[in-house]
Amino acid sequence: MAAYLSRLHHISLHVSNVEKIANDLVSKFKFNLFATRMTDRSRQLAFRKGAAVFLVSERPTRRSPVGLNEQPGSTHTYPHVNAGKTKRVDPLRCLYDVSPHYSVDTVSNVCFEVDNVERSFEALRHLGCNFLVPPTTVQDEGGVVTYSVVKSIVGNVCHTLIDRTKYEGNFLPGFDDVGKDCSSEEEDMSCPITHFDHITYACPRKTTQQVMRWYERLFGFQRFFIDSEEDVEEGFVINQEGIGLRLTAMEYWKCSKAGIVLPSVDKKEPDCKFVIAESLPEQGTNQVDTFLEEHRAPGIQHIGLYTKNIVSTAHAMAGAGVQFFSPPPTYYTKVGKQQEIEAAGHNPQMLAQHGILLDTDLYQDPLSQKASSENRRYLLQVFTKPIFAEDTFFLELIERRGATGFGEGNIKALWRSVQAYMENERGDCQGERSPETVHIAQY
Ligand SMILES: O=C(O)C(=O)Cc1ccc(O)cc1
Ligand SMILES: [Fe+2]
Repeated sequence: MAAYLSRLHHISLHVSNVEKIANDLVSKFKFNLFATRMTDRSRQLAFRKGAAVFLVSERPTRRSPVGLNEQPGSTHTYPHVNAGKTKRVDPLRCLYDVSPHYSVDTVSNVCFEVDNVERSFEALRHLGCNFLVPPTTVQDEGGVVTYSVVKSIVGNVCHTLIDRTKYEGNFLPGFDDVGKDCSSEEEDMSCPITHFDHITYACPRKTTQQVMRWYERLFGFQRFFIDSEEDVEEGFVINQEGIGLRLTAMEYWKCSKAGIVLPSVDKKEPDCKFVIAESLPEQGTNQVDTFLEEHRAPGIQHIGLYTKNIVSTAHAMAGAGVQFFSPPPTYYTKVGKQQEIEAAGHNPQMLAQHGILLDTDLYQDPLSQKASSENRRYLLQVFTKPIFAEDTFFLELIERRGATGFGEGNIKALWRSVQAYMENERGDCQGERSPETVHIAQY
């Protein structure tokens, strides 16, 4: 039996320069720092915007001492941590995660809440899962939390499974609250990000099926068809001039919080979707392969932040220094695009200013035959430029007006806008990069 997930709790970033990312998250992306854990061996900071929570942990570098997670035989005592009958962990290094010795900045843990960590652990172990941290209890004055860390089959991605139903604190035991959550009303109005919409993995060719089966078998994920014509085995394939991409998506459902929900309102609600991106052969250098090279393993390529107003969010972020990818200017002047944007109630110039893309999904209501405006659904998206030093991880803003999937037009335009940037960057850098800085694929 699969271990069903209650909901996404947070996503972990492991970075060498915590100050830089902390600054960017607060001043550019308008997240609020709300909890910290500072020890002499580790710094972990939690940021929130709506229900979207990032936990930023300092990544051990060559100069810093080796993490004990990777050193069997060493144990540490910590008054609040009880690894109990199970194995050693190093609570001093990185709580609620493993502290990877990773050579580049990375987003490598998607933490889910579950009902019962022990039960999930047993079920997953039975299915052959590899655990990096066995069920471990942590407590402070706010209560008790149990967690465990499982390794996924996607590169360095791990999943922390956590039960915080017996915890009343702001974040997690071991973390100190930082002031109060202090986003101003004005900021929430101009930047209404509410949650994580989707997580996109970059994977090597021909691995999608394996990844999908893993998530289906272990966590009960289900296939989400991106396109009505999509082939079950092949996924959604775009193979044309300049684009060679295979996308496959999965979803799971949030469970209601235990104990407070009546059966009548206990309706299934999808949580964050997972998208798997593979490049197709013979399309030359592309963003998926570049991620695999520079990240040195498959992993999380981007995260979609859901916003209720993409225009004001992009505007506020751009004003604070966020750089977005833009499609070619002809995108907004193509025959029909202007009308399409206006029909959606937007101004083409405003979208063009920050490179926001719009897709229309002509949804055919089974009860109605006419393609009237009532059954037009829209999807608006924009990608930021990579946020680490390498061309790896980036963020996306996404606003859904009825559309639940990913539009073909947007996917093509997003792909092309990233391609154009990479080709330019590559052109600009020709001859500048010394041979030592050329990354070699090691996956
Ligand atoms: O459309 C989206 O938001 C996706 O997540 C699809 C996607 C995935 C990977 C790319 O390099 C470009 C587009
Ligand atoms: Fe996306």
